[in-house]
Parts: sequence; C-alpha cells; structure tokens
Amino acid sequence: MAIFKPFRQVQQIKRKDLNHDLVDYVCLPGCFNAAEVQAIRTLWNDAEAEDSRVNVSGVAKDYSELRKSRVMFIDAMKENDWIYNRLAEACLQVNMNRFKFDITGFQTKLQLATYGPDDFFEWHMDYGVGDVSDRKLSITVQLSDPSEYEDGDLQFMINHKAFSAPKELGTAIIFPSYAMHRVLPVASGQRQSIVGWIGGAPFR
Ligand SMILES: O=C(O)CCC(=O)C(=O)O
Ligand SMILES: [Fe+2]
Repeated sequence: MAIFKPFRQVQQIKRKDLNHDLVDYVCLPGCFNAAEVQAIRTLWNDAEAEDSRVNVSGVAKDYSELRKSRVMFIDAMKENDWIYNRLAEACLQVNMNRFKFDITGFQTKLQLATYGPDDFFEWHMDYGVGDVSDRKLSITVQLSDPSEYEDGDLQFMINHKAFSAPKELGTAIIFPSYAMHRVLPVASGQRQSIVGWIGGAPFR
C-alpha cells in the first residue's frame, strides 16, 4: 500500500521488498535428528536448573502467573559448538529468505527448558524493554516426542487466532521476537525445548 502522506524527511526512502511476511513463524522439521536431540537432552542437569524468570520492564523477576517451568543455559563451549552452529545456520537461512532483519548473533546463551505437569508460559513477546530490546528473532526446538506429554503446545497469535506449532521432535521454529506466543499448560508428562534469541541493532 502506498503511503498517503509521507513525512517530509523520509520522502527519499524507497519502499521495496514489501511482500515478505513479518508476522508468521517458520518451521524447520528435522533441524536436529533423534540422536542429536538425545545428546542435547543429556545436557539437562536438574541441580543446575532454576525456576524460570521473566523480564518485566527491564528487570528479571519471578512472575508465576506468566510463566512456570525450569530452565538452564547451554554453555557456549567447544563441545556445544555444533548446537550453536546448527541454530545459527537455520536462523541465517530463514532470515535471508523471509525476515531480512539486521541480525548479528545469539543475544544470550541458549536456554534449555523443561515443562512438567501444569507448567506453562502465558502469551508474551520475547522483545521488550531494556536488555531484551535488541532481540530480533527467536528460535525454539522441540526436544520431546509428542507421545511424551499431553497439551503443552507452542502457539502463536496471528490476528485473533492461536496456531499450534508442530510438535515433532527435532523441529525448529523461528519467529520474530515481537510475535505473540505461549506454551499451553502441560497436562501430563514432560516437554523440553531449546530457546535461543538472536540480536542485532534495535529496530528502527
Ligand atoms: O518452550 C518454548 O518452546 C518457548 C518458550 C518461550 O517462549 C520462551 O522461553 O521465551
Ligand atoms: Fe518466548
């Protein structure tokens, strides 16, 4: 759609390339195979895991109405390079074809999350105030087979509808960090995921 009344200062900016979809999520089945997922799952260490926290106006807080799960972080050491590299390639590929954001790398360590019965993450964006204002893309990987848990869908809000992402083990889902998403409460069993945040210069 053309601009009805352009700001005077930006008249020189050319509008191009407006046919890519900047709200949708992109699924990559088989980003990791079953053996690789198994190897990632062995990194889970209950003693190291902590109750999840949420960034509220720039401060990490316990916020149990918004989120309940256990999390730990994957160290960026040599033995884990293959995990970081695989996700970086996936993000660069999807970004090049779809989102075309300025992205420069992982904003923090990758998070490993475990959702047990009644654990959830209510509607939220990964983008926000302070430390998270330079998040551009988010990636999550399904580390549990759908038969291991009930409910616990990762969902995206697009207009007024919630869409469930595929649950197949090894599938990566990449989305803009400003997309609204949630994890429905797990009814039984356990769901594990990797979550990564890819940063770059703040949106402008
Ligand atoms: O577990 C997931 O797949 C997504 C979790 C999430 O939205 C987050 O950690 O920001
Ligand atoms: Fe999130």
